[in-house]
Amino acid sequence: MENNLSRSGSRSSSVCELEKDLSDLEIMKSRTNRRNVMVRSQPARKAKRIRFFRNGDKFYSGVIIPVLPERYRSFDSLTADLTRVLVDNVTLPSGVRTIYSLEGRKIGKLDDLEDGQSYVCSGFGEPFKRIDYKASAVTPQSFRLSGPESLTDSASPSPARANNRLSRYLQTNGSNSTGNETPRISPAGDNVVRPRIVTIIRNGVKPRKVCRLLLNKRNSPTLEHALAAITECIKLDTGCVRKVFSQSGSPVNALNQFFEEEDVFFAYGNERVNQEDFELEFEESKAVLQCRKIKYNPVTRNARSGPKPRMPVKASGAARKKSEDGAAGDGDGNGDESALASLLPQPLRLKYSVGKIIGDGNFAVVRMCKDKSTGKEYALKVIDKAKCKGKEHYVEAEVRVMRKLCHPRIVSLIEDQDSPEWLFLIMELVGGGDLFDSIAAASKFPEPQARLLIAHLTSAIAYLHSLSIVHRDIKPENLLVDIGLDGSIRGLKLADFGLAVEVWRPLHAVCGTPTYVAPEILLETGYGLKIDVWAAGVILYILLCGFPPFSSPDGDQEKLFDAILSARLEFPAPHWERVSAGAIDLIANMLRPQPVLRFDAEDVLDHAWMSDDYDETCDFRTWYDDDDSS
Ligand SMILES: Nc1ncnc2c1ncn2[C@@H]1O[C@H](COP(=O)(O)OP(=O)(O)OP(=O)(O)O)[C@@H](O)[C@H]1O
Repeated sequence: MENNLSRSGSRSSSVCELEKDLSDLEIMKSRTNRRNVMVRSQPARKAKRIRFFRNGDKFYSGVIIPVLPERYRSFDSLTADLTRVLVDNVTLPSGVRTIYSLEGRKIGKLDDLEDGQSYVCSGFGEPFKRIDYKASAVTPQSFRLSGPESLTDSASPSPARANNRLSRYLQTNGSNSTGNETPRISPAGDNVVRPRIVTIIRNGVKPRKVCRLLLNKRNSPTLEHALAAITECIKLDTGCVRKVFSQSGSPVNALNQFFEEEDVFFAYGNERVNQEDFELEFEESKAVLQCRKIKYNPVTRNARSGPKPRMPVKASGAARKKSEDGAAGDGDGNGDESALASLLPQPLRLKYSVGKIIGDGNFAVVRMCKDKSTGKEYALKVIDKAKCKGKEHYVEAEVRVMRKLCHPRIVSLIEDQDSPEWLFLIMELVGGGDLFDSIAAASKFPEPQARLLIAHLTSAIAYLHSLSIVHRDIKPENLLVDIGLDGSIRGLKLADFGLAVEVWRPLHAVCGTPTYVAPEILLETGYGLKIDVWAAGVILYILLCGFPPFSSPDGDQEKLFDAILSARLEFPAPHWERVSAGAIDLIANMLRPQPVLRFDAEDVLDHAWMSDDYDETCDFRTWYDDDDSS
């Protein structure tokens, strides 16, 4: 047994050989010690890389999907996944019902699929159509922009074409090229640069990071600048971006190549370029498609018919109603402070005088209070323990989390005390009400104002996430605003940590507020920190147009959840006509359905639109002109 172990560890065996060694080992172990077998981890199995075509579609170059038993436990789960990816690209109304080999043999189980082979997906009741599917896989991409298929083609590159170009590159540069040779710098011709969003795939382990980047005259006056912008966008582990290839395999050595037909690029540091790099994995294809969908779908002027969606209704102050017969608050927001003061634990009663109600939620009433010795005002949150029955752990977590936090964009906890019935939190007072009311008053915000608010919110989220804390209830009602003397919003602070927890492993509790809930929470597949970025993306969308990205016309929650899960992000005219491409790009990256591809808080802060000198007036018009022509 030891021999087996050292053998497989010391030689450079293929994955198959290693698997065999390990399965031999497993059998031997299972004979001697069942418990050991239970705890031994499974050997990593290699994915079968399979290309799937659409039955009878000679223009669709197919999609490559890595098929792993861990990913697909049944044949049906594979067809369901294929349906999801294919319906975006080809006409397939009934979804994938049957899979055939290229010769027309029906495939009935996952084991029948062979690594490196191609198969054909057909819909309900469709007979197999015998055409030269592989010819479509090597069709040059020049027909790309002619219709919906264009999405497909760019998501699944033409490997043959890429390989030819790449071979030429490798012959010229040597296959062991370190890539240190920086591409020739060509100055921008006067008309070369126009605002354009490109998709950048960062070289690395698949599935690779897929980013979108807005190139314009500001960040890309020369090829050198464009490479610097790409470096900044993708954060290459190995330093600067030194080589960029288009999806068809052409090395990018002139600035104009970023502004021509192709808009998907692969970025490298000093690493070697391999032909397989130009094949996209399933997740990567989906991400690229998502980028394109966002680019092409949303910004048509008449994208959505019907009435403008409305903002959700603010959660009613349940606590306020309770206050009519309790001491925590009262119906008109004033009075009965003395009744509450008598409930305060003595140390608080001696130190603070209690004032009027300034807010309420489902579990608490919040009042003004004043430090008697300094005259400084604070917010006193009175949590009704009776309302938290069965959820005491949330209340404990709220206090525990708040005690840890110290950030200028997070409401700070000054002190806390509890009694058998109530929990009292003395907090920093933020005097301008909450963002929900500001949105209701303003309807929507100019971009610089939205940028400031999102910068404050995201820096609070980035701080929380650096401590592995997820807030889980980011929404306008929980963002308290600072109002200047002229009535303008000067900034915001994140409040209400009632659902916040530390994340050490994927969370599964379904919680939050429907309009802001991320798809992975609804899918119940486990979620983490990125749900806060999703919620912030929803808020940014609302700030810029006055209504949420996902809603249900009749207020039906199931339909709202369906809309969130469908991930169809739209930026309908006329509401989005005058919003910059950069803002749209940022929202699209914050609202990516796949958490792994979604921006994290730091990515948001690093986005070009977030910079103070971002000029939103320079790019929105061209963006629309682009889209109209496509
Ligand atoms: N520090 C503060 N300064 C000023 N106003 C505050 C402060 N904290 C809370 N508020 C106001 O009180 C309201 C309710 O507070 P909070 O959201 O913390 O209560 P909750 O019962 O925990 O809410 P939820 O129902 O969302 O759980 C807020 O929407 C806000 O208007």
